[in-house]
Amino acid sequence: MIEAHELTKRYGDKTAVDGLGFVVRPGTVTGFLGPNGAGKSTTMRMIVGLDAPTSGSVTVNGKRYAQHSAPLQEVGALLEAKSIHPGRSAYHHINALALSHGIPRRRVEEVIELTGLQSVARKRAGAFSLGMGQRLGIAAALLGDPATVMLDEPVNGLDPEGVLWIRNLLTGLAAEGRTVFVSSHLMSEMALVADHLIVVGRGRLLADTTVKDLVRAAGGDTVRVATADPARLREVLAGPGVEITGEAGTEELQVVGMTARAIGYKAAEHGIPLFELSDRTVSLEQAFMDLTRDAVEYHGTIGIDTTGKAA
Ligand SMILES: Nc1ncnc2c1ncn2[C@@H]1O[C@H](COP(=O)(O)OP(=O)(O)OP(=O)(O)O)[C@@H](O)[C@H]1O
Repeated sequence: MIEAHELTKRYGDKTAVDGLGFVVRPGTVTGFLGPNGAGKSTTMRMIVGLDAPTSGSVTVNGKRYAQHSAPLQEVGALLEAKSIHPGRSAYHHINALALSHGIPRRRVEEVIELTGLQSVARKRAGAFSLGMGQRLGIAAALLGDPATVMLDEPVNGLDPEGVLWIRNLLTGLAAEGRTVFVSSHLMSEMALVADHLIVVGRGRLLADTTVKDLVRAAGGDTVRVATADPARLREVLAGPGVEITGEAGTEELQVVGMTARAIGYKAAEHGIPLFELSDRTVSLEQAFMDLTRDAVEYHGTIGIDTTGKAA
């Protein structure tokens, strides 16, 4: 479990993290999302004590990282900046970490196998591809068999097989009851792997929600329906929890609170012909862009609207 309370980090007059409060719970994968420069890496560095908060606090399993007597066994982290000696082999690197943290040698073999590095374990880490480097970082993170696993952009540089491997690894770690906190810019990947999301923008909390609720809030459960008699259709669909909108003079209505199937049945029951009946699907990417539009620090020169088209 990770708990942040009023967590703030300033670098000079730049506030990278601004009063963040959230809880990352065990047994699920929690995605950490935000535009570039939103403060994700800074937050993750503070979680593992690589940066000190200017104010506020963050704890892992109830204690600050530095207060744990065996921190590697509490939280395993893969952060962006890697500090692997390029001349060392993967095996040597993991083994040195294990030796300095009192972790048995058999665990070294285990994590090398778990991360699929057996065939390259004796090669120089400096010659590793980006994907192999990521696997090595993950092997180091899992070495202490930690209850909390935190990975910053783990799919970065991985090929499709590697992406699938990470997906299964993360869901597997969560199924074992671990706390899994993972940042990524790949929304489609997050939609597949994360149950819960913490979204930040300009260092502040924008959302602490489930993937489902975020998509729903962006209009993901709206059904579009077209008919020659929208006024009558409105009447027959009206009911508790049903919200119907539509511009005057058009044949189209947007319905929230009823499935397309239920609308179809209701219209048929009342003999109202429909021309169109479709779920409006909103991707996590669109929902994310809606949510963070005002918090994006670095805009490109071509605007992107939420349908993904250049504006
Ligand atoms: N050591 C530092 N000194 C000064 N400013 C910093 C430092 N580290 C981060 N920042 C600034 O703090 C802000 C948050 O940066 P951070 O790297 O935490 O964001 P991020 O969400 O991880 O971004 P990205 O998605 O691009 O990795 C940025 O504006 C960044 O320039």
